[in-house]
Amino acid sequence: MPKRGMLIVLSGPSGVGKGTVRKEIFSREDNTFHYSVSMTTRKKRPGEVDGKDYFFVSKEEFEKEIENGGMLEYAKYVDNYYGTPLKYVNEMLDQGKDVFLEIEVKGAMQVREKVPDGLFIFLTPPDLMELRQRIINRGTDDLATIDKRMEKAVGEIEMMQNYDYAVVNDEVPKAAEKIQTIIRAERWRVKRFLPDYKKQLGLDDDQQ
Ligand SMILES: Nc1nc2c(ncn2[C@@H]2O[C@H](COP(=O)(O)OP(=O)(O)O)[C@@H](O)[C@H]2O)c(=O)[nH]1
Ligand SMILES: Nc1ncnc2c1ncn2[C@@H]1O[C@H](COP(=O)(O)OP(=O)(O)O)[C@@H](O)[C@H]1O
Repeated sequence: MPKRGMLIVLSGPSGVGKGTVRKEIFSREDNTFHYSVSMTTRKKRPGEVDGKDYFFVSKEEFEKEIENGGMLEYAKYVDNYYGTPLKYVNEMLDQGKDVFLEIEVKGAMQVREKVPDGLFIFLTPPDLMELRQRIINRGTDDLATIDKRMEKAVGEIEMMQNYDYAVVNDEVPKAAEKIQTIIRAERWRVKRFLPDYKKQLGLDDDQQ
């Protein structure tokens, strides 16, 4: 059986640039990660593709998935559900592939409970005014929603301490580079040290 893949979780406040940085990482030729497409009840934005950006479903369909135990994690965010379908993540990890999640902080903490050996990276804005400006520039929210997102952002940024790493999204290529470096370093660390620990603990590969 192949070694289980690594689960990488990129999180942070809405509007910080998670989607932008993730797309930058995935556009690079050397990308080997598998993106887990989330499920949501929010409306499709112009240009978004069902099954690529999100699986767009109704509230009833989403709640049925939750009931059936089909979600690795989920959260209600500004009146909509967002969640990670469990099946794809498990299948990829079992095949030894590295899976990349881009999710908000409540969901990330649920994943932390379930997959403690995942790699948790927090993307943070240079400052709050810049975050507000980015949400305004994106042009997808009215002023009331922007205020709701900003209120939430303060609490979300406090969650930074629960992550393995924090990366400032000042410039997109730089932030993408830092995240790739962290993942490479973590991979190397696990590859380099895990066999030693296993030997010391008298475990063979299959027992871990
Ligand atoms: N918990 C959780 N959050 C998600 C998931 N997919 C997306 N999100 C987050 O939900 C929030 C709102 O997403 P969205 O409406 O697409 O806005 P955007 O990501 O800010 O463009 C963002 O912080 C997303 O990262 C998911 O599967 N689970
Ligand atoms: N480093 C950056 N500098 C300036 N603008 C950025 C940067 N990263 C992202 N943005 C812009 O900020 C807005 C929010 O980015 P997005 O990726 O949708 O955030 P998130 O997925 O975290 O909600 C978008 O308009 C995006 O183009």
